[in-house]
Amino acid sequence: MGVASLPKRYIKPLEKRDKIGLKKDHVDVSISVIDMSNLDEKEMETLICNAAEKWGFFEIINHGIPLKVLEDVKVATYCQSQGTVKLHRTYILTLIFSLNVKDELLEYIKSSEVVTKHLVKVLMKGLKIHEINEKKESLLMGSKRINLNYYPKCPKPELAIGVGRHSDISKLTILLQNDVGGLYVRGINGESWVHVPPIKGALIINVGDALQILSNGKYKSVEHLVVGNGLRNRVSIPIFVGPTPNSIIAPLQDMLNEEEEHNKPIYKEVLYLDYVKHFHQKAHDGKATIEFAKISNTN
Ligand SMILES: O=C(O)CCC(=O)C(=O)O
Ligand SMILES: [Fe+2]
Repeated sequence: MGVASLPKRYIKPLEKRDKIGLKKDHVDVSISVIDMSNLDEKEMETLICNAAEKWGFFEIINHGIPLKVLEDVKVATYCQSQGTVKLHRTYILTLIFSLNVKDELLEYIKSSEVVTKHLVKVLMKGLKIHEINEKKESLLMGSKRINLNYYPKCPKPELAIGVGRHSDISKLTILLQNDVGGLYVRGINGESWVHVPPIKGALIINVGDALQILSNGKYKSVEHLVVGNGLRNRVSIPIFVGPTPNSIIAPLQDMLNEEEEHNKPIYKEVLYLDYVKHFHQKAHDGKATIEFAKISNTN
C-alpha cells in the first residue's frame, strides 16, 4: 500500500502543521532508556519515577518479554495490513482486531502482564502508595485496549495528517514500534519535538491523562505525534492500560495525605467513561482534554 502522490484529502491544513525537526538546535536531549535487568530495585524506581515526572515518556529494555513475541506481533500486524485497502482520513490504518493476528496478540498481551504490573507498582511507590488492593488494581489497570497501527510509506509525510498532537487518555501506554521511527514527544522546554528512536526489543512507556489526574499532576502525560515515512511502512502497537470505564478518577486520596506539595487536589472526580467520551468528541488537540478534569478555581 502507499500512493505515488498524496491525495488532497490527506493533506493537513497549513496552520495545523507542526515544525518537526526544523529547529535542530532544540532537539538536543532524548528520553531515558532504562535497562530493567541491570539495576537494583531502588535505582530502577528512581529512574522510572523521574522519567514519568519529567518527560512522561521512557523506553525500557530487557523487560522480560521475549524478542520473538514482539517480532511476531509486528509481523502479524504488517501482514494483516496488506489485505486492507482503505486508509483513514489521516493516512493511517488502525486495524480491527482480526482472527489472523489473534494468537500473536494474545501472546503479547499475556507476556506484557508482568512488566505492566511492575511498572504500576513502581510508579505507585513513587507516590508513597505501597499497597495495591483489588479496588486500586481495577482503577489502575482494570482495562486494556490494543491498537494495531499501520502507516504506509507516504510521498509527502510532512504534509500528511498522520497522528496529530495529543496525549493518551489511558493510565499507562505500552508501545511497540518497528524500526522505521517517526514518533515525536514534546520536549521538556515545551517547544521542541524529540524523536523516540526505535531500539530493537525496546518498549516505549508513556504516562496517560488518567495517571496525571490520579497523581495530581506529579506524573505528566505528554503530547506526542507521529510523522509518516517517505520510504518505508511503519507499524506500531500500543496497549492502553487504564481504569475500568465505570471508575471514578481523581487524585489518589492516600497520596494527598502523604505528599506535602501535592496536598491540594487540582483535578476533580470524573467518571472515566465521561472522560473517554469527551476525548472522542473532538479531533486530536494537544493537551486540551485534561482541562475537562481540572478544578477551575484552585484558590
Ligand atoms: O504510532 C505511534 O507510535 C503512536 C500512536 C499513538 O500515539 C496512539 O495510538 O495514541
Ligand atoms: Fe498516543
